[in-house]
Amino acid sequence: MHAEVLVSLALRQVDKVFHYNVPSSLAGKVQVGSRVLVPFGRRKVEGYVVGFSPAPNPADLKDVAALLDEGPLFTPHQLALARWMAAYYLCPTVKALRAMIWPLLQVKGPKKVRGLWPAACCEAPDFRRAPKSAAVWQVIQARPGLSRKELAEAAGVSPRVVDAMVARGLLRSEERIESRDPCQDLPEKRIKPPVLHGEQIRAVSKIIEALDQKGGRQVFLLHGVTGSGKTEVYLHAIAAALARGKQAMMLVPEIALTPQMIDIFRGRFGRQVAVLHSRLSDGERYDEYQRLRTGEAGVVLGARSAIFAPLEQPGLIILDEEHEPSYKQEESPRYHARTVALRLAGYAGAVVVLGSATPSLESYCQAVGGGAYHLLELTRRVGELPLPSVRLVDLRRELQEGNKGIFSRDLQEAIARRLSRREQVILFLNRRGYSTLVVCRECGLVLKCPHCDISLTYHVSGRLRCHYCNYSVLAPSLCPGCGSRHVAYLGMGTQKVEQEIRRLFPTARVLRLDSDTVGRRGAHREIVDSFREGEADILIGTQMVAKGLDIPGVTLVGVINADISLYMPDFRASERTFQLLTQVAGRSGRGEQGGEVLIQTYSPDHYAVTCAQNHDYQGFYRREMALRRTLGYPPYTHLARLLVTGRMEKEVQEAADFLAQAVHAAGVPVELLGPAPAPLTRIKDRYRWHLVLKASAQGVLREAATAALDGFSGTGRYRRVQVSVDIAPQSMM
Ligand SMILES: Nc1ncnc2c1ncn2[C@@H]1O[C@H](COP(=O)(O)OP(=O)(O)OP(=O)(O)O)[C@@H](O)[C@H]1O
Ligand SMILES: [Zn+2]
Ligand SMILES: [Zn+2]
Repeated sequence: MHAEVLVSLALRQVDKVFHYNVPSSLAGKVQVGSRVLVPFGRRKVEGYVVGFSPAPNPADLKDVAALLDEGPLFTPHQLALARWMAAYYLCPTVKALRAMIWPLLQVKGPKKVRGLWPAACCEAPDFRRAPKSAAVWQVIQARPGLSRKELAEAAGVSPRVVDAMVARGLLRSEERIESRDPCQDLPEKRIKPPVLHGEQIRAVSKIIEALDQKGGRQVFLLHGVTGSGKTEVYLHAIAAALARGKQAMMLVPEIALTPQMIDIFRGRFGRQVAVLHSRLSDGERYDEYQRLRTGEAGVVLGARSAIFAPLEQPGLIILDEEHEPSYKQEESPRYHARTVALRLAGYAGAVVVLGSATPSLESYCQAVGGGAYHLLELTRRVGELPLPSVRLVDLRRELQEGNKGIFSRDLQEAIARRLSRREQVILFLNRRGYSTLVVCRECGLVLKCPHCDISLTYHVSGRLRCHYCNYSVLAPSLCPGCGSRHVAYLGMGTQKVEQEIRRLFPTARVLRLDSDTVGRRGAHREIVDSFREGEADILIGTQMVAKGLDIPGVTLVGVINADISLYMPDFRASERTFQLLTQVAGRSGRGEQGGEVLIQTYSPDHYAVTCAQNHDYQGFYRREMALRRTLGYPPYTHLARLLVTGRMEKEVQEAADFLAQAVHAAGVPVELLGPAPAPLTRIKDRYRWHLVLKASAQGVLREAATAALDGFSGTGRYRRVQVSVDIAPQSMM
């Protein structure tokens, strides 16, 4: 038998298995999942062993040059998943595979430290004359495995006392793997679960029933209004899975993976939880992977890429806020964690729970009208609390009546009332910075990023910043175009809201939560904890305040401008707006005093706004589905997007035209939109054009896209242009 190897060159042309001989020195050590070094052409490259089979012409085979790790790096489920991803998302298999195992590749090996153990003496040594040694002895009995330093510290003695005991043979020293526990600094308080309410019990028991059934995958959509206690349903389901010897995955959007969320999980499951998030160091992530691989941890809590965590026996996969766009990875491999989760559950025969107060249309339509998912509903808030009442404020009227400020009179009054009653307020604006448009009043010049076709945002630091590439420059006092002094700062961000609030309510205590204030590790936790403890009256923020916050003192949520997301050039703009408004409104009235929401908008008649006002998910669903059907958009059709980028606009346009012709030539039933410049026409000095393919079946779409890509790599004409393919795109920008 010969080893089948995928070489780690992320090129479509070499995305197939190559056979290699396993030399006798490596026989038995090279297994499926091994990372090896193999000769390829004139060099040696890394590769992954994916199977064994007899090669067609064994005489020409080369030897595997080296084995790079002790054990295998991926499981059979992961390999199957990578192969499926390659076929589905049209990416090289190794790229998918590396997305799964990269945490294992970052670190050379586990960091080892010397740990100390009590020597196996036949009787307890006599320490009556040596109180220091006695202290050390007592500590090491209780906590074997401590390092020399840790032990000395814990016993309150000099490390030399420990050395002396090692020399006398009372302690023995051995190597152990040092574990970098990312949660070390967090308190691990065990929290007792509350008694479930009726709708929660029904949901949990349905999930448990499915866990107990043998056989294939089952999918639940948990549609629960904000504050209905979905998290508690997840926690009970996970406990049930663990009790049945199964492992569980809990995915949340990165933005919701807050210290508070981690506390809840650690409070319930302790060391059984492995946490994966983007702020971990490589070493910490490696350690969490190891704890999952060895089975020490049975639950993984993480963002999008945690779907690739190495579980032997995934029995339950949960996606909270399943509608969140951040589940889609916007670089290759451009996968959607929900799609991958459904596939993985198919291999593993696992139960999937998709949860949201505002499910995606894609998921909801599978859960109603004979679809493949089971619908579970939580229709009421915990403790019979009512949903908050929502008022719309028409900003057009406000302007007519002479108010040019950020805050309508209604919103100002509502804030003042909360302050006088010592209740709390959340203000939401989905834009950070101070002003989002800097423009010359004389010549009309808009200050843009020199690398992107994006207007620069002014920050209170006095700098202009590009929110796409992070370019920054000192704000000029004169217009760089005409030298005029009349440079206007228009469009507002959270910093301006903060400044205005401080001006209008000088005694209010104000906090701001956006990516500019949470840069430092631990800052997010401090801000939210401080607000929760009542140390501030008003919390201003972007999306970060819209998700998951459960703060009973909040009785008013103000949306500064609902229209920002409504008129984006994207067919999901209404859906996104409805979701955002519903989610942020849901932060109000989670305590005894009830709550209110004020939404400021120039479009008070738009159904995305009125349905959010009326907590009317079904109404929104019907309106939006009718529209999607008419326009032929998902979930009624399938989309793929080919994005063409390069430094020369002409080349980019020509390449896009070439791709369009290749799609036509493929002769399959797809509709082609474009080629056209993408809404973001230039980012980081690269021009961007796109083509959108639409079809009634996923397979046809891939066929057309493959034909176009093959044609493109065949010509060799546009070497400086890059094409990327996005199957089921979430962003059309
Ligand atoms: N059965 C219960 N009894 C008492 N309190 C509960 C119960 N279930 C949940 N809770 C509490 O109710 C609050 C709201 O629950 P949770 O945050 O899970 O709601 P949610 O459905 O996830 O809402 P959202 O979608 O707005 O995030 C939490 O403080 C939670 O601890
Ligand atoms: Zn000017
Ligand atoms: Zn830029």
